Amino acid sequence: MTALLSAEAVVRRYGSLVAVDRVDLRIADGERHALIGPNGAGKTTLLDLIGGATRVDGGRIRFDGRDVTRLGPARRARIGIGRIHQRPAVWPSLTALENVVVAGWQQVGGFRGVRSRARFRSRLAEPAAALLEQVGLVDTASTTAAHLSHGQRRQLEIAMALAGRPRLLLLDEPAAGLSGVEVRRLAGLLAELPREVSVLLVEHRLDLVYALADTVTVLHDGRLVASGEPDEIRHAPEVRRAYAEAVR
Ligand SMILES: Nc1ncnc2c1ncn2[C@@H]1O[C@H](COP(=O)(O)OP(=O)(O)OP(=O)(O)O)[C@@H](O)[C@H]1O
Repeated sequence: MTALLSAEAVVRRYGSLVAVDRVDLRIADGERHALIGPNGAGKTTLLDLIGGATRVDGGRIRFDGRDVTRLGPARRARIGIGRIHQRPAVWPSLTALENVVVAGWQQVGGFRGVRSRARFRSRLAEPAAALLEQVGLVDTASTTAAHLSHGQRRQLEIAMALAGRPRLLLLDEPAAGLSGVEVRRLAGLLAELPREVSVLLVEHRLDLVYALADTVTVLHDGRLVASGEPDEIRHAPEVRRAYAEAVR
């Protein structure tokens, strides 16, 4: 099967440190793929390389049959790579609905796409309201993002990413800083995402990872140490070793 995304032998160095060391990663259409590993393993760096926030020092990245290695993050977002950050990136002074409208703006062709009020409603405002409903924020549509809780901002950021109609959603520690109830809400929301959207999830909460992922890839010191189905990974000795070494 052809992969939606393939990273081939990608490398990223910071001085003498090799943060990502010849890592291969393939994500199929509709797949939920999790990236785990101890602190400093290179997970966020690999996500940045795939999203285009950071350039590779070696290797190649293909998305949907196209070489995107040299494209910047905005171009990659336009062709379908969406991103959720460790700290929710929302406009604090805009309402939840306005945040999603702005996030969907480019996908409908900007000014040309929404010249009349009716078109603004049908192409931007109504889909944005539907996305807020999908992420469980319908009651806070007119609340400014600054007044949302951290968990609600996380939900909002997911709605904003979906407004860009991604084929691949990169999620960087979405459960970080959430309460138990919020983590359960997030897990439900991610489980309900349509399969037209593939997911690459970086997450320390292994319960969330094992509940969602079809495939788990483990990084340690920038290198890929294992990749497979959750059950294989859970019991793989090299994975236990990587975590044990990291806490020493
Ligand atoms: N901009 C940077 N400049 C220098 N070193 C960096 C930079 N970004 C990351 N690193 C280093 O690269 C390595 C990998 O970092 P990265 O953030 O990708 O790890 P991680 O697996 O996401 O860790 P965590 O789970 O703690 O978020 C670390 O040693 C980190 O200090």
